[in-house]
Amino acid sequence: MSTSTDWPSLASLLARLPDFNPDAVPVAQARELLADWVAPRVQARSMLVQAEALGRVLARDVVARLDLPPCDNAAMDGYALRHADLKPEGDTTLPVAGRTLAGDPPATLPPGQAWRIMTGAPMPAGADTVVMQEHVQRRTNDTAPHDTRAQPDTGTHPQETITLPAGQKPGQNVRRRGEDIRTGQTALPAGRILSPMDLGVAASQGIVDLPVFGPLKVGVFSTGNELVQSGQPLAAGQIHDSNRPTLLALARNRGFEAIDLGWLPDDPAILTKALASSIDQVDVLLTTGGAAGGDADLLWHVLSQPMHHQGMALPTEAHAWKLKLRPGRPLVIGRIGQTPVFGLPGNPVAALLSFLFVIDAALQKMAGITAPRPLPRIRARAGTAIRKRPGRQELLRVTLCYHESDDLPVAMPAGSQSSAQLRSVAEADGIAVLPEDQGPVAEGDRLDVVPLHGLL
Ligand SMILES: Nc1nc2c(c(=O)[nH]1)N[C@H]1C(S)=C(S)[C@@H](COP(=O)(O)OP(=O)(O)OC[C@H]3O[C@@H](n4cnc5c(N)ncnc54)[C@H](O)[C@@H]3O)O[C@H]1N2
Ligand code: MOO
Repeated sequence: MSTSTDWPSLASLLARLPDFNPDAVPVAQARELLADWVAPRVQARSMLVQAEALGRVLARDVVARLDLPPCDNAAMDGYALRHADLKPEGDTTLPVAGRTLAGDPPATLPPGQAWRIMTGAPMPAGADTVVMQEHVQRRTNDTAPHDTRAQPDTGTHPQETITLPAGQKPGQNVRRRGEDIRTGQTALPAGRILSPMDLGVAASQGIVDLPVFGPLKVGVFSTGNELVQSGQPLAAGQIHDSNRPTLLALARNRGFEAIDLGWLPDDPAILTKALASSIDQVDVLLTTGGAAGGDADLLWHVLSQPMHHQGMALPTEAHAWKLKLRPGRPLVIGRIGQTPVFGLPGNPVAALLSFLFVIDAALQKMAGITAPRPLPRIRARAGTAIRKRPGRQELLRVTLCYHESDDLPVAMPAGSQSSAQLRSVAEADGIAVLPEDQGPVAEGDRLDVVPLHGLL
């Protein structure tokens, strides 16, 4: 948890935007404002061996301590030679003076000769070019030329000669020292989510331990008198709480530490006490429900009042926004002390999509990620006409069909688009993003789709 006290209020950020309208916030503006507002909250607290660092955020630059490759070496199995020894026209025949395998120390090439060399083996001193074995004719002890691909190499080369045609390029098939990574260069910049490729880069530098940030602690509350934990029986008017498990799984899936803070009734005193006392355990608080301003929607009111915890006054801040987004219109943003609070809408699809499309960039920044990854997008064609009015961004659940005859996958709306119905998201392949200024979509129009598989 941060101990910083200089974190600005969201109100101070908004004060710089005279045209900001909390009742009609464009999605991109909401996402950027929230990401601007929050500060990184994680500390570099562990050195992890590579295998455990996958998916964690790199806390410091990894600076190369080795040139890669460490020496000039062959990119192909064949023969190393001096390009200057080749005739400009016609064939050149050169005796083969020796052989270097990958892992051998570098040899020295005598003038006017060639050197058998394998991929990855260090270039002999004096050689500057490698000719692939497929492009030479080999002769041993005056026997007929043989096909080098067909015959295993015995390692001894009595009076071996090679003949090769003109037209070889100087320096061909040679990997230069440091051409991949140079000593002193930033091999991996801080603030990235470590991928399998990054772990390979670190390993290639001989690095075992990587400095990573501790995971962002994301606490999740659900609110609403109607909710019952799954596993418990339902009374009339009650439903099972599906948002908390969904959001906890989403947070975990994004690499955060998901902290289940349980359920809260629509009771201001209980909400206040629970929210205030939770901030010791988390870096950021998510709640669902009570964001839209109905009679039992208390979150904004609760966050507008000063709070106390363990005898300490905690400054609070509360904003209620309506986004130009469907689903996902209402959003409460607040803070308790130094902890940001994101009050996501209660409708299950709205809660899920608000997480992904609105607050994810802010969470990534808090987690120490310097260049938040945008959601992946693919192009598709609308498989049917879609009703849409300009004025708000719509997120449409779609299935994708791939037909050989089509240049792009075809997107069809997947079942109900109601923000209360989670099952159609579970069935969807992706979320089509219909931009704010978009009008009706005609069949065959291009659509941007965020694929869900692999993301969730
Ligand atoms: N007069 C208005 N009514 C509504 C508006 C509005 O702007 N003016 N916005 C609508 C939109 S859009 C949404 S989204 C919802 C969001 O409302 P709240 O965030 O206040 O959420 P609740 O009212 O508490 O619940 C809405 C809905 O979701 C169900 N729910 C809540 N929590 C859970 C949970 N953990 N698991 C499963 N389902 C949950 C709840 O039972 C309600 O059915 O407001 C619209 N109304
Ligand atoms: O935004 Mo509400 O998000 O439609 O369901």
